[in-house]
Amino acid sequence: MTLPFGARLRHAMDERGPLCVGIDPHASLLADWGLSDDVAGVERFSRTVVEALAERVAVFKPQAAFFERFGSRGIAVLERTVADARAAGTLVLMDAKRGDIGSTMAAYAETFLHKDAPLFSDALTVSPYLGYGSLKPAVELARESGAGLFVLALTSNPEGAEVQRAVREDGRTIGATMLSHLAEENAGATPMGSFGAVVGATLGDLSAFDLDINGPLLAPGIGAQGATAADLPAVFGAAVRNVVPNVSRGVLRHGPDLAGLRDSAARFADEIRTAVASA
Ligand SMILES: O=C(O)c1cc(=O)[nH]c(=O)n1[C@@H]1O[C@H](COP(=O)(O)O)[C@@H](O)[C@H]1O
Repeated sequence: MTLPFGARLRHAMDERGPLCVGIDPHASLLADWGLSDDVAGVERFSRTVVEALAERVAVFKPQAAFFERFGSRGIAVLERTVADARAAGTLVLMDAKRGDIGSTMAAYAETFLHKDAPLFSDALTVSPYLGYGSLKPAVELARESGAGLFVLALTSNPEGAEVQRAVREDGRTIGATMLSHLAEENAGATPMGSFGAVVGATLGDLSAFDLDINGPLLAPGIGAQGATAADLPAVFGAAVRNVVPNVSRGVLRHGPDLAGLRDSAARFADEIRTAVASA
């Protein structure tokens, strides 16, 4: 019986530190690495990241769009990337940001969260902006498969505020409402629940929000988007111990050299460890 995602993630964070490295084969990074902007380039790029960092980081987050742009052959590379990373013992958070009416959401859930699906991943990013309840099929299948979800709550981009900070009739913001749905989902789970929130590291003081959801907080925005590991305690307060900081370009720009990628990930991991310990 597979342990629930929250328990597996906590174990990985304790063993390896919480850093999540993105696998984001941007065309510009492929060029910087001397690779072609085609499916072969994406495959070499992804294999290199997995070879350099599997067994060192807790989580990989492949960004599906960079694979999907090459159609079925790109998706085949994504399947192999997920399989290679999981075989090496690294958790895979598929960043596909799915969200749709419930009946269609069920098909997205089958795609990424059904044990037998070719793209089965340990967790999936989802968008709740068709209403949190529309995610129910994904929540149910994740529970059945021992997988997790990361729900977009307060995203790292400045445009997110117009939706996420909008105030409802009951006085709560939309972002706070998503966090409270997740707290309900994770109630009673130990060591933590499997239903995480995405909360940008770029957002400054979030003390107005209750981040105590008994689940992981994926924090993108460190590196290329300007946030640093040292910002984490001020942004997340006491919840910093549940933060899974994501770095994509900040690490990836040090490839294709394996040692370059490893040194960069180790530097971010050290900075994160120091920041969390100081909180
Ligand atoms: O869900 C995400 O991963 C995500 C949410 C968010 O609010 N902001 C955000 O940047 N991301 C993703 O996190 C990664 C950040 O990449 P870098 O800016 O290169 O570190 C990209 O794959 C984004 O799609």
